[in-house]
Amino acid sequence: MNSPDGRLPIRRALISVYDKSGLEPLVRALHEAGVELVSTGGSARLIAESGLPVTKVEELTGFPECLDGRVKTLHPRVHAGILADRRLDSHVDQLAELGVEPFELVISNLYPFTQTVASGASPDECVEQIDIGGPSMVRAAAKNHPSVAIVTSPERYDDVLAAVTAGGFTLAERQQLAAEAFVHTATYDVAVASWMSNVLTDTSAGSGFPAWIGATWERASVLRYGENPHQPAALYRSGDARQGSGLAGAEQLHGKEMSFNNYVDTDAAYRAASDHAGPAVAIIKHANPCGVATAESIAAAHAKAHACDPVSAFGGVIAANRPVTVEMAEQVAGVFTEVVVAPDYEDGALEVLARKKNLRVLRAEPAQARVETKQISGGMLVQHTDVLDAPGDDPAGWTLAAGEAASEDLLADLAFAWRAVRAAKSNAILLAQDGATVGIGMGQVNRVDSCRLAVERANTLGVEVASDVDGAGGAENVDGGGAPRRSAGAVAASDAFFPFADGLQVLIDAGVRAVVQPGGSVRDEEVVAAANAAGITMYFTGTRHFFH
Ligand SMILES: NC(=O)c1ncn([C@@H]2O[C@H](COP(=O)(O)O)[C@@H](O)[C@H]2O)c1NC=O
Repeated sequence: MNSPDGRLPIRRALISVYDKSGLEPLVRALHEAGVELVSTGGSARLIAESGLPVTKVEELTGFPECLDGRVKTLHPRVHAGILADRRLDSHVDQLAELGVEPFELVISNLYPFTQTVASGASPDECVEQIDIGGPSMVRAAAKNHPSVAIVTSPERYDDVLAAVTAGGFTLAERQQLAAEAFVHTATYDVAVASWMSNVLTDTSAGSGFPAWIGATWERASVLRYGENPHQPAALYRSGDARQGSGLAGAEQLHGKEMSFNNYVDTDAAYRAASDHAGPAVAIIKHANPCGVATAESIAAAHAKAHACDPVSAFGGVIAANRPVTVEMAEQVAGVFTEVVVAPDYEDGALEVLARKKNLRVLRAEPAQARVETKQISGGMLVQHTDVLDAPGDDPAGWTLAAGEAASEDLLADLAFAWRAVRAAKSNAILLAQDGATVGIGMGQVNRVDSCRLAVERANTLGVEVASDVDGAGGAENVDGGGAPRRSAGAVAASDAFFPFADGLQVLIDAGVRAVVQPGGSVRDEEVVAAANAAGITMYFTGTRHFFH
């Protein structure tokens, strides 16, 4: 019955779809091609109303659809017609004995369970939308792909028509359709199982973490390579994410293809910029910030962020939490940059950025998952995503641990530094002035080295910010060599407590005038004493923001 490429002529189709889009032209064309149509309740009605002959499933089974549609196609006359392996004479003979006609094509898609849950429907309503007969048919047809083609998406209807004309789907095409069908039912079952174990019942035994986690991922693109050129890589998008949400759903407006490292850095950059309420820009290299700033305008924020460390900003990834203006675009265009990401681009800004042939320009909607995972060998760690909403993330919740209470301006700088420090990999020490980072020490295996690094970077890398940039502090302390000595008068934030006074002492010696840190070390007393001895202000937040 099969041609050399496995084509199997389509003579009889079973149609049972919830999503009826595109169905009418499809069934009309199938009928015109001589295909017999067998169908369930609503689908059969649509076919009949289109003036086409259709056999209702209940006529086939001799059994009425019943229990509010819970039983329609769950019948041996349907399933034998789907599951008979036509390569086996014994199956063909049995069908003949039983008087069952086989199907060469099954078209089915399932009840909208996910959409029903999302609508806030009651548990009973959600349960009613768990399709039983549909997945049974889909799985049966997919299993029996040597003899049946299974179609689960209206996007495939054109292919169906092409196949009918060509004498049926080839075996390779039926295999591909079968794989799609199992993805369709697997995705569906993950949604049902997740809802059952998280919402309908609590399998977490009070831990907040369900006994089982299911997830589905769809390949969005194959990347040129991974972290290094010898590592093949691809980007997958969360199967349940809204289209366009988050970085994986970003729209690329210009530039070269995104690389693996571009994605990693852009994710870090967008997170860092999104941590601030006012206009903010973060510049990232190797997933660490080399400048973060807030200002009255996004262009000013960019200028201040860039001034933190122009050396490292070369080849960086820039994220803005506001639409990019022409002014900011002109600034960016003057510096070699890998990626710019923002929620939008004002008129003319994109054109300015597009002058740079290779610069990747993304429009993305920030989206933070409620939980985050980290793969380890043989498993994964799951945690609630670190967000900046603890009482200790608001200066109103801080405790004055040493020195005088900060003035309004100083407190604002400390608050900025506290929000910015979690963008740097631990151990992180961040120096800031006037809403901009001036020195960042990150990723060191002890805190005292992070302090040294922050100070050294503050005093060797910076440039003066043009005086027309609003709110920028300029450089009051300039070494003979020309680099502003920006540690003097800066504030500092530490992502976790100082285990000893030594790190703090490095900051004190560099002229830092106020510090914010979680507190909670067994040697807090020593650390507080050092702050008091130096006459600097120190606040405890009681909250830590490690970032690894
Ligand atoms: N119960 C059954 O035997 C059954 N058979 C097919 N369905 C589903 O019924 C829907 C189509 O129904 P209708 O043609 O009546 O609009 C499809 O989503 C199909 O997956 C069923 N419904 C639920 O399980």
